[in-house]
Amino acid sequence: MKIYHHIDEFKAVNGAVVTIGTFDGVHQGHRKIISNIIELAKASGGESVLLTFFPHPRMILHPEDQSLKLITTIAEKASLLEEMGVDHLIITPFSRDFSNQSPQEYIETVLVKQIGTKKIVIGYDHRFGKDRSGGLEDLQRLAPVYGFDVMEIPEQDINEVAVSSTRIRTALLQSDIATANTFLGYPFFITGKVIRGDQIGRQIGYPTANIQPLETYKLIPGDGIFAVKLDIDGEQYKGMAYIGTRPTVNGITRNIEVNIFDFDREIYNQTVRMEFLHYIRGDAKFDSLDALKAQLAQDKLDVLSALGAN
Ligand SMILES: Cc1cc2nc3c(=O)[nH]c(=O)nc-3n(C[C@H](O)[C@H](O)[C@H](O)COP(=O)(O)O)c2cc1C
Ligand SMILES: Nc1ncnc2c1ncn2[C@@H]1O[C@H](COP(=O)(O)OP(=O)(O)O)[C@@H](O)[C@H]1O
Repeated sequence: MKIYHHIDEFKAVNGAVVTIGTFDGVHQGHRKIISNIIELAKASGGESVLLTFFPHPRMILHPEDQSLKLITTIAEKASLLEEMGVDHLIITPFSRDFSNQSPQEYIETVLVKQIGTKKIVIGYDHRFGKDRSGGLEDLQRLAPVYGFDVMEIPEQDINEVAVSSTRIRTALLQSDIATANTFLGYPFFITGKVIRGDQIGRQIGYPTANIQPLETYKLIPGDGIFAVKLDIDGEQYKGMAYIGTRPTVNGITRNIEVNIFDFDREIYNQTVRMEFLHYIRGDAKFDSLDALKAQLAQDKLDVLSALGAN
């Protein structure tokens, strides 16, 4: 998959089959639309093109506002789209120039000249151009003029997609990994860097790698203990993860930590990918580190049994 960080870097391709959207999470609903452009492109000997916008205007206008949280970072989204087999990913910022184009200008310059669109797969309610004044009707009107086809995704399908994005975020915030993973169609994951903690973990026999997500806008699940799988340097490990403020040790910060099974290596500053498979229990305050240690032994058994043989 080729990635372009601005629409201006893209050179029109032959038989472009295009879709446009945010696709946060690249979940089951998104996958239906995206598989459509991939299959249509294959069938017509063309190439699939996905146009997405990043950064979100709110991130540029209000960088201090940390309330916008996304299921996937832009890099995670790119890796999921690549796995699906998308040919071209255009990530373009919501600049003023871009959003000030009239619907006709946008269709002519962006879709036709810059992308070379032959077919566009688009939601019934997709809006574009200055003040969001353009829509499906403009695409349909100009399709014969510029020689492209429009395939509309009906309201019912769009509603399913919108509902599941919101439902995934809500489920994750409630530590409900099972629901989130069902909607996503793959296990939710965090890509993060291992940072130093208070070094208490190894004192109680359970070293925990503290994971710092690579982006501040990444949505972090609600508190609890989770069965996870990790990718460290291309190798797979199982582990038990903790998200919470560590009431037992009077922690202040909210940490993401993981004790990795059958592992004994210093991995500070390394980037790891951690997949969430099951929710095990809620956070708790223990009277002593010994009591916490006893619980950790039980957690390990519960995690191994939840992960089963695989
Ligand atoms: C599987 C797992 C479960 C945990 N459960 C709790 C808990 O219920 N309550 C709590 O206060 N801390 C819990 N912790 C966090 C420990 O308090 C934390 O790992 C310890 O303070 C070590 O911190 P450090 O990495 O900063 O040294 C848990 C950690 C793991 C890995
Ligand atoms: N099995 C393991 N699980 C997690 N981290 C491990 C493991 N073995 C070694 N480590 C290393 O030890 C560190 C965690 O030890 P810990 O005493 O909890 O320190 P810290 O408080 O800095 O996280 C990890 O960041 C990692 O580099």
